[in-house]
Amino acid sequence: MAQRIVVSSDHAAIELRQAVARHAQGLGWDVVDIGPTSTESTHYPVHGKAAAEKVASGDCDLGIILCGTGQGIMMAANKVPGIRCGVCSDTFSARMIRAHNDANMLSLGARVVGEGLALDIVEAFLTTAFEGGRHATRVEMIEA
Ligand SMILES: O=C(CO)[C@H](O)[C@H](O)COP(=O)(O)O
Repeated sequence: MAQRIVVSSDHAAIELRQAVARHAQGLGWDVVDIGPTSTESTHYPVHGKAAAEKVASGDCDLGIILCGTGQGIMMAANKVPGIRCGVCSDTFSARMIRAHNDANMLSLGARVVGEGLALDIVEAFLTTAFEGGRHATRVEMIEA
């Protein structure tokens, strides 16, 4: 069965979110896009929390969230227990937040990265596994 990913954003990242959703689908993921669909101004904490709850509940395996910088929506998502979300503007960090931090959410800034780089970041995030070992001890410390 394909793994499920939730995507969400605020108004600043609607188009990039849709491109991210298509890219994840192309990589074989079931994508749950919880919007919003309108470019009307909205509040990123609402969308970060909603996506994070889908991951924390186990309904989705991973999540990708976006706002203008990726920072505010990441802060909101990380308030939900069990969520480890990092903002990435490069592919190395996207690989490392999976390999070393077992991040279950990625945040992107639509006003920071262009679509080509954003999709490479998404691919790095979705195709890298957690390495465990010494990193598992540290992730357990975060959770504690
Ligand atoms: O990046 C963000 C939060 O970190 C938001 O997308 C940004 O603050 C929205 O700004 P505006 O209301 O001016 O479009």
